[in-house]
Amino acid sequence: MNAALTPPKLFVRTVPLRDRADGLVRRLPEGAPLAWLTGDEGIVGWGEAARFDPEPSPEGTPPTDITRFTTAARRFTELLEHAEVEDEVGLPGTGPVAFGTFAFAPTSGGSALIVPRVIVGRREGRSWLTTITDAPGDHPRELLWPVTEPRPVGPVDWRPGSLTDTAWMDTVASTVARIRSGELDKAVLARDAHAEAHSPIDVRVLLERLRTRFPGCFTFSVAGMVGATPELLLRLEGDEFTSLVLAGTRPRGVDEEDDHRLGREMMSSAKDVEEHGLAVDSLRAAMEPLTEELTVPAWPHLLKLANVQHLATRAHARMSPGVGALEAVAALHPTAAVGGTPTETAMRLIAEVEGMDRGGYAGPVGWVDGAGNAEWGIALRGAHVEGSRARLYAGCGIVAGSDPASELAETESKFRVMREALTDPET
Ligand SMILES: C=C(O[C@H]1C=CC=C(C(=O)O)[C@@H]1O)C(=O)O
Repeated sequence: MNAALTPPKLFVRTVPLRDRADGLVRRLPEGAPLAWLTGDEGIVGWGEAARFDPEPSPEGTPPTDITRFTTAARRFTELLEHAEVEDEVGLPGTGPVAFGTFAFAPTSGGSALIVPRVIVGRREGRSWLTTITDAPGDHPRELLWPVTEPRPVGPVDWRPGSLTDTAWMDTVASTVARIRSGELDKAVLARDAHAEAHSPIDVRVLLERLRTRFPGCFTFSVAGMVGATPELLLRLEGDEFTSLVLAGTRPRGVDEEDDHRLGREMMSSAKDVEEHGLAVDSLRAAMEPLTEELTVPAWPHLLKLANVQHLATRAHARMSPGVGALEAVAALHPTAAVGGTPTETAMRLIAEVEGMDRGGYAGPVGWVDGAGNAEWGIALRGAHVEGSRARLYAGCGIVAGSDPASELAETESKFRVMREALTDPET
């Protein structure tokens, strides 16, 4: 899709699958799998009928620049205008679908929008197969060839990331000082870690481990970004908009009583409620101009995951007519769950102090279909996987009351998602 001035004409056909498409990951051939899964449901895809890799914007571009989103949205619209679609199922995720990942910062590379050759999906117990070809009548009804068994990862060597633990805690401390001096209210600071296996990592094995360990999260794989994020940037079904804002984290307790205590403590902590409130405010500010009837609960609830618990707020709205999914994604990114407040000051501080390029970490990841339905998460609890290497990322919201050692411990709990996915069970 990149070089061509006229987008290719695509022939898209979706048919129901009579089998239950059990084990969507089991359908995937090895190599560059595309996936968006919640437990047993979701969509997986492979091959590339069309692909668009937005160029990074030049250095010096304001951090809130949205060119990567607008060019991708335009390319997908052009592609749809030229597509011939036969859809016998008609659910969100059927017909033409583009999987996407967008870099956190406009000047970073790694953004991609990919329309696969084959998609297998499952939703509310209904399964389907979508094939996307360059010629009419080329659609085999059964395109589900046998695939190889996913390979275990094998031994992994771990290396620290860009900053040592001490240097990262110093960065948190100086950020707290800048927040207390009034320069900004909140910044989300992240760190990285490296894993190197002895042979290429089979992403399918990571997907299977992530979706079973985190059935309530969104397990994703798009252009190397792999993870299981709990944070839903937006879901669009028709004009119905939903978002799940997360900010504020505690570990899980050693037993039920301890777990409740930690949850209650977070619910009544002024520091965590403030950190969460800023993330909710950023969602409200982004979505108010684009929606009608935006409802946001006054108080967060607790979301418990296998590794941590979060303060969570679910927002609903009706999207205003004519607003596309990628337009809304561009407006929402970066929420103060991954950027900070004020947004631009926080983005500049992040670029100045983190000492690394976030790439797709904390950027939007998800899919959009030809009817405008979409699900986009924030690429958290993940890694960029390439060949035998994985670069893991984890971050935390820093506010005036943050303590560097606790924040470091929090990044370790968040790293666990991918550390465990990359670790084979003992046999
Ligand atoms: C930035 C991350 O988490 C965000 C989402 C939920 C809770 C967060 C927190 O409590 O700091 C972060 O805002 C991450 O996982 O790397």
